[in-house]
Formats: sequence, C-alpha cells, structure tokens
Amino acid sequence: MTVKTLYEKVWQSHVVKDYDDGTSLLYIDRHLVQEISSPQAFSGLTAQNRQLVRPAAHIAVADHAVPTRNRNMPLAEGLASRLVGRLIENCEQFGIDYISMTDDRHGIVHVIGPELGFTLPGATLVCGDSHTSTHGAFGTISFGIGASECECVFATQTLRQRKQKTMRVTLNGALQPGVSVKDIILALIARIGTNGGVGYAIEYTGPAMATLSMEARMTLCNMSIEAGSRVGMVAPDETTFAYLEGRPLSPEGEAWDAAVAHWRDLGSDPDAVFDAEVELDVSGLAPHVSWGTNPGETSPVSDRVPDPATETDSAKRAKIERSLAYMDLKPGMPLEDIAIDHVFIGSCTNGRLEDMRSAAEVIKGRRIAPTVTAIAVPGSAGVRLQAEAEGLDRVFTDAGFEWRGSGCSMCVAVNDDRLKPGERCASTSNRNFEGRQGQGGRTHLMSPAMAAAAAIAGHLIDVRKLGSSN
Ligand SMILES: CC(C)[C@H](C(=O)O)[C@@H](O)C(=O)O
Ligand code: SF4
Repeated sequence: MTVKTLYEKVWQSHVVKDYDDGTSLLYIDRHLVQEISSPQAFSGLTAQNRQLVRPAAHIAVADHAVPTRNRNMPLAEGLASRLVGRLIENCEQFGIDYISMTDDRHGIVHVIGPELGFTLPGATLVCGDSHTSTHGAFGTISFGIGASECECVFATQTLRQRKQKTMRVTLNGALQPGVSVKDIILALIARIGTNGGVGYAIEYTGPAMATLSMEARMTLCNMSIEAGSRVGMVAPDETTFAYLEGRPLSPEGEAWDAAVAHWRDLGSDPDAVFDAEVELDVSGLAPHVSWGTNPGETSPVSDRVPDPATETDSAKRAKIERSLAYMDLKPGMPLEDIAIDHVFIGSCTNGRLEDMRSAAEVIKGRRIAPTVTAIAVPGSAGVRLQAEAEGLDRVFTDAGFEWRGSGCSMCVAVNDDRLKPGERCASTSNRNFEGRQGQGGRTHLMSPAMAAAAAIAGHLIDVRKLGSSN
C-alpha cells in the first residue's frame, strides 16, 4: 500500500473512472445550491428534459441577494425577488429541499452546510460558488464549480476533474492574544501571493493548526481560494467529531461510530509526500489589514502604506500604483491613520458565532465613532439565534451597530447593503476587489476583533492598543 495524503485518500475513494488524459470522473456526494449560480443549470436540465439522479444530495438556499432587514415582509419587486422566486420554482420542480429566508436553518451556503451536518469528512461537496473551499475544514474535498458543472452534478452526480497537486501548509507556534486565524490566512496570502496556490489542494497542519476550533479552520479553508487554491483541507480530528456529533444530518448510533472510525483514518500518512511545502510561524504574527485591491495586498497593521517607488519590478509597481489610486492612499502613511466610514462584520469567512463573540468582546461597553456606520450580519439564522441567546445583539446595538438577518450582505453588495462611491469599509469578508462592496467603495480586510476596534476608533488600529473596556 502506498502512502497517501488526505486529499489523495478522499479523491481515490470517489473515482468512478480514470481517463487517459489524466482527468477522472469523480462521484459527488453533496451539492449546495444558491440563487446566483443555479438558474442556468436548472434551465439546462429543463431544456434537455432531464431529472436529478439524487434529489436528496442537494440543498438550496438564497443567500446573496436576500435583504438583511424586514425579512417577514414579501420581497419588493427587483433582482432579489426574481432570483429567489426562480430558485423556489426550480426546487419545487426538481424536488430539492429549499431553505427559505425565514427558516431557522437559513444562512450563507458555507455557514449552513457544516451547521446542518450536510458537510461531512471524507466526502466530496461542490457548489457554484468559489468559497466552497470552506468545507474542506472537515476533511472534505469541496470546491467551487461553474454553471455547466452544476448541471452535470444535478443530472449525473459526477464531475470530470483533474487531480490537483498537493501543498502542505504547516502552521508552527501559537497565536498571541488579539491575533486570529484571519491574520494567519491574510499573512499567508501576502506571502505566497494570490496565485501561490493555483493548481494545488492545500492541507493545513502543524501545532498551531491542531488548537484551532472548527470555525477558525473554516475561516482558513474559506480563504484558500484567495491564494488561488480551489481546495483547502484539514484532517478530521476530535475537534471535528465533537462539532459534528448530533447535527441534524450527521449519522447517528452505529452509523456514527462507523463513520468516526473511517474518518480517523483519513489523515495524511506520516510519510506522505507533498508537491509543495510552506511553513509559517504564527507566534510573532501581528494583526493584518489589507491596503490594496486584492487579498495579497496586506500588511501588519503597524506598517505603512507601501511606496511603489521602492518596487523595482515595473509590473508590480504599476499594480501598487493602481491600488493606491483606487484606495486613495498616500505612499508611506501609517496604516493606522486610515479613517473609515463603515464597518461590516459578517460573511462566510467571519460571520460565525466565534466571530460575533470576538467582535462583541472588543465593543462591549463602548460606542462606535460618530463618523462610522456599522453592521453586524450573522452568517446564518443559527448564528443569529445563538448570539441573541448570549445577549450579543444587545452588545452590538448598545455600541451603535445595526444587528441584521443572515446572508452575504455587504460582502458582495448584491442586496441593498452596499458602500457608496468613495466610502471606506473595515470588513471581515474575504475580497477587496474594486467595487466589491459597492461601486467605487474601498475595502480593508481584517479580523472581526480588528474591524470592531476600527469601529470604535474610527480608523484602522491594532486591537491590542484598545485595551480592556471594562
Ligand atoms: C456569486 C458567487 C458565484 C460568488 C463566488 O463564486 O464566490 C460570490 O459568492 C463571491 O464571493 O464572489
Ligand atoms: S459571504 Fe461573500 S464570499 Fe461568501 S458566499 Fe457570500 S458573497 Fe461569496
């Protein structure tokens, strides 16, 4: 028996057929469906008069376009009502479980998959959404697919794919207080670049990794795609099993015991060889913020805005110049001098309970700066309800935040939550592309604690400088 990595084990157990060109037909266990990427796939099925081979393998939810306010009101005519209406019709026609906006299971696809126990170790899971890498935190091969691939999964429950190379990212040391997994992934992307992971399935491992909660692991795997990697994975361990036990769709009784026994064997063999190795010591890591227009344009918050004049590579220099022009930043200014207008705490990267807790801890007993508008948007109704049970909603609203209903919201500005041209936002989301949070809007990516600190200070600031509020 040859030694294998986690990725190779899960891959091999799903191969239906290997082709001569190096691709394989993979069995796909599960498929999450959202309103933006599915209409074309459903139309394709209808046009060819095809049915789903396994309707129970799919769950649908509208997360991108739905409003985060007034959720009990009918949707006003517009994009959201068209997209949601179409998804409901399609789910009825094809027999898919549709989770409505007012359902307690509602949320961003990548938040509810794990919450429901739909995401399981050793499985293959796809979604027409690039942040499907999130689910790899469970030792799942999960990746984003295009509309025609969604159609293929609906009709055949298989996909023809090329196996990725493997990259091991070893996280050494231990995080200091005030520093979080978001800082790890931002630092990693700054180091390897937004193309550094292209063609690789990343496995995160190492002493710092082992101590991370499932929610933190999801944040890590979520942003693998921002390093160019479609797949990010973590080997299942006791933390994974404890998270999944008792979830609505998790196996039960003897099936649970058998599943755990299988999942324990999924970890990479000790002698397994990876195509690429990256090591990161997280001990001295400072909180990071992005200053540019891709997630790799990120620095420790104590740094200054880079000066393009010091960059010798002309293409890189031009990119920095363009980023600074769009972001309206001056070379050499301290990052902490950047004043912000908005704060967004949410998204499939950092809209989970621990994120809400960590932001609430910073703002408790404080008020947001008078120049700032701030929203906290739980990634799911489950997160919202649990946060409310802990009184976190009051912590946010007492500080001047708005507390909203679940969805993608200001991460992508497909609904009404968006920046106006020229506005600047401290955001816990994953993408800072031009116009991402609204046309002409400017995004600085950071952790929930750092975004909370920015809300209080009115500008970017190292959360560790704020000290304790009470
Ligand atoms: C709308 C969707 C297809 C898109 C994605 O693929 O990721 C969105 O979720 C995003 O984050 O940009
Ligand atoms: S929260 Fe943002 S990144 Fe995640 S699925 Fe929604 S739009 Fe995409």
